[in-house]
Amino acid sequence: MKERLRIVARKIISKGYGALERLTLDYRRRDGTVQRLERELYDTGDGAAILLYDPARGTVVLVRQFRIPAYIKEGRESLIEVCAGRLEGADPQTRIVAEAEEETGFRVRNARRLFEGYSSPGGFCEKLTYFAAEYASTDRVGDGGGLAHEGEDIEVLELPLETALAMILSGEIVDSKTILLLQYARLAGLMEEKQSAS
Ligand SMILES: Nc1nc2c(ncn2[C@@H]2O[C@H](COP(=O)(O)OP(=O)(O)O[C@H]3O[C@H](CO)[C@@H](O)[C@H](O)[C@@H]3O)[C@@H](O)[C@H]2O)c(=O)[nH]1
Ligand SMILES: [Mg+2]
Repeated sequence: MKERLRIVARKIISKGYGALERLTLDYRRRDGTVQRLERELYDTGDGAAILLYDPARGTVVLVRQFRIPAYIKEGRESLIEVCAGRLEGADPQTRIVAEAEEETGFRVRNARRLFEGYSSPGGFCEKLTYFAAEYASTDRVGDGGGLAHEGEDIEVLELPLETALAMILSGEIVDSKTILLLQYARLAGLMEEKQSAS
């Protein structure tokens, strides 16, 4: 076998909100031997996430909502996250601006694309595009909260970045995309932009 990977069979074993597929593949190992593998793949589409931050006040906007895996696994009644959503066919920039207003009530003017990342590449297809945007309290045009008819019931939180970072260490924030963006904010010095520019 010359190629690294040959798909032998693909079978959709469940199709609902997402699609669960079982693949049979021949994989050429680095030593040249070919190994037959079975792999499952869950696809719910790609998504986008955004950190809203206010350098003037040192705050970030986060959302709190019910997430079934965290409830089933640990009894957590809610997770604290950055605003995020599934693309549903739209481009990441357009979708995240709409999502930010739906979930947080803040109108986003300049969403900066930062990078992309696979959420959990062992078996999940999802790739997220990450964004950051400055906001000010005057950018609030609604209450947010998400779409009730989709079952969303989202509480909007505004916290100092320092408090949010401490909540990672205390275990109150356990969502990976949120940890990643909060740490990015610290590493990139997002809160220092205004002060050093003036
Ligand atoms: N019918 C149905 N609806 C669902 C299901 N799972 C979620 N939903 C509803 O669909 C909504 C989709 O809302 P979005 O804001 O578009 O997505 P999200 O759930 O916030 O997802 C974001 O965060 C996820 C967790 O990190 C990411 O996986 C996802 O890509 C995205 O970034 C959810 O809030 C929920 O109400 C399901 O299995 N069935
Ligand atoms: Mg969402």
